[in-house]
Amino acid sequence: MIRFDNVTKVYPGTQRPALDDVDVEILRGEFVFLVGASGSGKSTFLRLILKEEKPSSGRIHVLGQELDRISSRKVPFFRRSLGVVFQDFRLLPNKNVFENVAFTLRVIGKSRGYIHQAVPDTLKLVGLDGKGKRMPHELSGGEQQRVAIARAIVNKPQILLADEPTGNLDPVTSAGIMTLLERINAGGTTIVMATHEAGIVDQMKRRVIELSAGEVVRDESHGGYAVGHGEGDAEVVDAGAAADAGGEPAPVTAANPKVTAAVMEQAPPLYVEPEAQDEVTEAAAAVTAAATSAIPIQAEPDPEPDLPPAPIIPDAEDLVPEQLTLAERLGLRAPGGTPGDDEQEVGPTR
Ligand SMILES: Nc1ncnc2c1ncn2[C@@H]1O[C@H](COP(=O)(O)OP(=O)(O)OP(=O)(O)O)[C@@H](O)[C@H]1O
Repeated sequence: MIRFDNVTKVYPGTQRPALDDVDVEILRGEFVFLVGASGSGKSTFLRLILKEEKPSSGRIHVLGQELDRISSRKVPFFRRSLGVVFQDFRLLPNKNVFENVAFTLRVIGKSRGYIHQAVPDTLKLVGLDGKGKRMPHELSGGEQQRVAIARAIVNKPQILLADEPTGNLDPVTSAGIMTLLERINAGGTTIVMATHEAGIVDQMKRRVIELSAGEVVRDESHGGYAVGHGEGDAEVVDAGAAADAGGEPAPVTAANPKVTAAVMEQAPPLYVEPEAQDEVTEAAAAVTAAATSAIPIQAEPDPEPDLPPAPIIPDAEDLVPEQLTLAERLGLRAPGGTPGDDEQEVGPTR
């Protein structure tokens, strides 16, 4: 699903690699925590998967495609299979909750009918049923992050990338957000999440990939935030890696261990299961489907015309991420727009 083959990334103007010879494979359906000290390369790892950055050497495969072979023109299509959630939510401040979530679908030209079905369904899943008309500034931080998650998953991506999604949230809300991410993962979405939250990682015991100075120093299937906090013995991939990179391998420590095990255990789920279908309803639906299958259905013209195709900019790959608009970072438009194209990116409004 995601494979890094000997990937090294050295940013222009720097000496030390942000990622150094990383060899990792992430399988479909996995929930992976990326941990490591600040500057160890976690965000770079995520940016490479998104094709926001190019590796200096090595190869990256995502969803069966080698990223180097995807042209700039096709990057937006590729990114439609990926959802992204950021620490600072990045909602559009002048649009209500419904429109923030619909944004993804409108940019890729989905019909009004589709949007009016998919957005409420997704808002319901993230526990925001009935809050579609609220503006971002009328929501708590946790609610804003749930809108951002709804926006990331409304297009049913196969992979969800989350860069410190609980970084701006209080402990209880952070734990609740994790219940939502677990639920999304249980639905089959592969999740890769960079975090400094020791409590979350220790409690969930999912796969942990630890980076130190750009190298993978630990890859544990049911790991904790630090060595020895998971189930069983940690597979320490390369304990001397950081030392080779120029310093002693400092064991990763929690920068802000705010989410305790008790908070994780007591966290109310921040999602709502779709209503279960009973057998009678399903049987009735099958009868209706069989009865109507012979009736030719006239395709209705889409009430909303398709949006114009994304602009194609030949050297857009060379743009740095900071210059990308929100739609571009979410992979909805080809790079090359101006920052005002989709209103501005914003951080938390509270
Ligand atoms: N655009 C850039 N240009 C130059 N150097 C960069 C750039 N982005 C990141 N770096 C450097 O690459 C290294 C890895 O950074 P990265 O942001 O991937 O770390 P991180 O583990 O995500 O850190 P944090 O936990 O603080 O978010 C750091 O030394 C950082 O200074």
